[in-house]
Amino acid sequence: MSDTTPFFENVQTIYDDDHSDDLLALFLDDEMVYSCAYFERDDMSLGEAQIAKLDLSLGKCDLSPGQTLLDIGCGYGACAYRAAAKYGVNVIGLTLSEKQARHCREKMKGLPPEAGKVEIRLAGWEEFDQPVDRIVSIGAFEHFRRERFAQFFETAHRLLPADGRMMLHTIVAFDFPRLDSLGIEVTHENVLFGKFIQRKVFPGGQLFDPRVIEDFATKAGFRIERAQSLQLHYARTLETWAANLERRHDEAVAIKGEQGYAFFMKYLTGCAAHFRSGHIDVVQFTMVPR
Ligand SMILES: C[S@@+](CC[C@H](N)C(=O)[O-])C[C@H]1O[C@@H](n2cnc3c(N)ncnc32)[C@H](O)[C@@H]1O
Repeated sequence: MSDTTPFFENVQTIYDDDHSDDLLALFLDDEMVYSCAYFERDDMSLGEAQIAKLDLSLGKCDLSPGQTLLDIGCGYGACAYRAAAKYGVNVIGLTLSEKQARHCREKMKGLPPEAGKVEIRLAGWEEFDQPVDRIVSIGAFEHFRRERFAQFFETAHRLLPADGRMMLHTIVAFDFPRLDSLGIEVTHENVLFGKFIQRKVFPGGQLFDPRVIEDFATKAGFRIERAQSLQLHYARTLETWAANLERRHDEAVAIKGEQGYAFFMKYLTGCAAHFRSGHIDVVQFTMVPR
């Protein structure tokens, strides 16, 4: 095995366990978008806010019909579908989850004939090497790991043309000096909760200060055109997910047991609180080759 084999096992633990997608379906929107929504208007439903997030993200990619868009970490396919159906681009979606890949391929059968083509690959960015016009990646970078950041940004830079662009959406955690300057205290509970998320909820996941991400991207030849924080949008997304799950308590218990339900509620409500308190943030970086 090469040392850049994608971390299939970590990701499949999250998405390919028995009934993991059944549980996610209880609290996510109908399109199963598993990342921060964008409540562009206050009265938006979760589903509307997820579509608004997809349009916010795809809008930053400056797409033209016929272009090829690489969606790194395509999840259950909502972004790839929308990009092909609304923006007329051809999409290659990458996921490390077998269930997600199957779900996506089924979903794409519903694309209208005039839409762009969508190809879903059970593969990581580490294995991908063909030119594309644009890259979008939403909520996947958290899985990539720091030892591969240089290679990730170099790969993205190499795949894109000189006038290409990448929209990278990821959760970030501020470093201690930054938290200090923001007047945000770090308690023992905050640290324990971070460990719980990293070890139990998203094994192998890592969060970094935005400056770390910008440094790696810049060194690989990108210019950061814009960095947009969606911090309170993620707090509201997580609170909505928690409320949805609470409403479907009995079904959740039937799937994962009372302990499994409590585990998910701890994760969702705890993360919401950490976005509200400012300990963590979620940022959309729009990057262009220099
Ligand atoms: C939290 S989900 C987000 C999915 C989707 N973008 C969304 O917003 O709903 C993370 C996704 O990243 C993918 N992923 C993680 N590591 C990856 C890698 N090295 N290459 C490609 N995809 C990866 C997972 O398979 C999963 O589809």
